[in-house]
Amino acid sequence: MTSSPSTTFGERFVSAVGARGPLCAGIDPHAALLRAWGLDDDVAGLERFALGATEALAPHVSVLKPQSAFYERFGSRGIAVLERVVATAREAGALVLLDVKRGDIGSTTEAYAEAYLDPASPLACDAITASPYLGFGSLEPMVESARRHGAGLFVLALTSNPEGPEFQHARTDDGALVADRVLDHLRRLNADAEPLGSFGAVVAANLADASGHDLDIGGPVLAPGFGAQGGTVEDLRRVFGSGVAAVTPSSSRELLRRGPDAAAMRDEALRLNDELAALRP
Ligand SMILES: O=c1ccn([C@@H]2O[C@H](COP(=O)(O)O)[C@@H](O)[C@H]2O)c(=O)[nH]1
Repeated sequence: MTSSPSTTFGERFVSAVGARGPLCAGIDPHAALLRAWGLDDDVAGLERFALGATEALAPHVSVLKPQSAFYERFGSRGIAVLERVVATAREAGALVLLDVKRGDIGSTTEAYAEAYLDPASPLACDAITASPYLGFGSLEPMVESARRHGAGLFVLALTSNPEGPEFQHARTDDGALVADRVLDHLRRLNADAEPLGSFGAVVAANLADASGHDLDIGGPVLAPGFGAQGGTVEDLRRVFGSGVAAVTPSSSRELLRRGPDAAAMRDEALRLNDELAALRP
């Protein structure tokens, strides 16, 4: 028999953002950034980069978001570095949201849930990103696992890339936009959760037009597209309005290019959190 978790992801998210501010620091070891830091694009370079950035940023941000792809490209040794990033960030008090965008038929989704949300797994995180492309219901094993383990799930709704609207603005059989249907499912999952549910949406900070979307899902919102992709603090105000209190805007390249100077990365994260504080009621 498993015991219930002592806190939900939604509760931990609210308290972490309250203590440290809303910024989510992305740890994306791009080959070009490794070179800019004077490192080789190999596993040793990956390790220096990813752990250097994590040690500099994790003690100061509420959420740290490693992008799995940049670790996976080095095979099992890259995943070993990712495991260390996750452990280091959690020890420093940051919530770890692994950007891994998983989603498959239910029976396989169950294995993904075990891999990333079960605390017994070497890669267990506080939350992951998930893709609803196989139908929102196919994510049920992740939803169930998140509930059981006090973890979180962030489902792609309105993404920051220009190709997103082709599918996300398509209509379902009842005439709703696909993205709005995803938001409706999340709202249902978060119903009655206080102060915030654990089922989040991914909604771009640089969304061209937010009108017509109900972005209040009663859960957290990850807002990529802030920084290197052009999204600004003003865009966050425009897109999320008074709902911005539930939003964690994420920045990867814009922060990481300040490295390898740890103080420069830390100071930029603190400066952004100060700027973001002005948005909150
Ligand atoms: O809609 C989305 C969903 C996820 N991402 C991810 O966020 C970061 C963005 O990196 P920047 O360097 O801050 O642009 C990256 O890991 C993406 O995979 C996104 O950009 N948009």
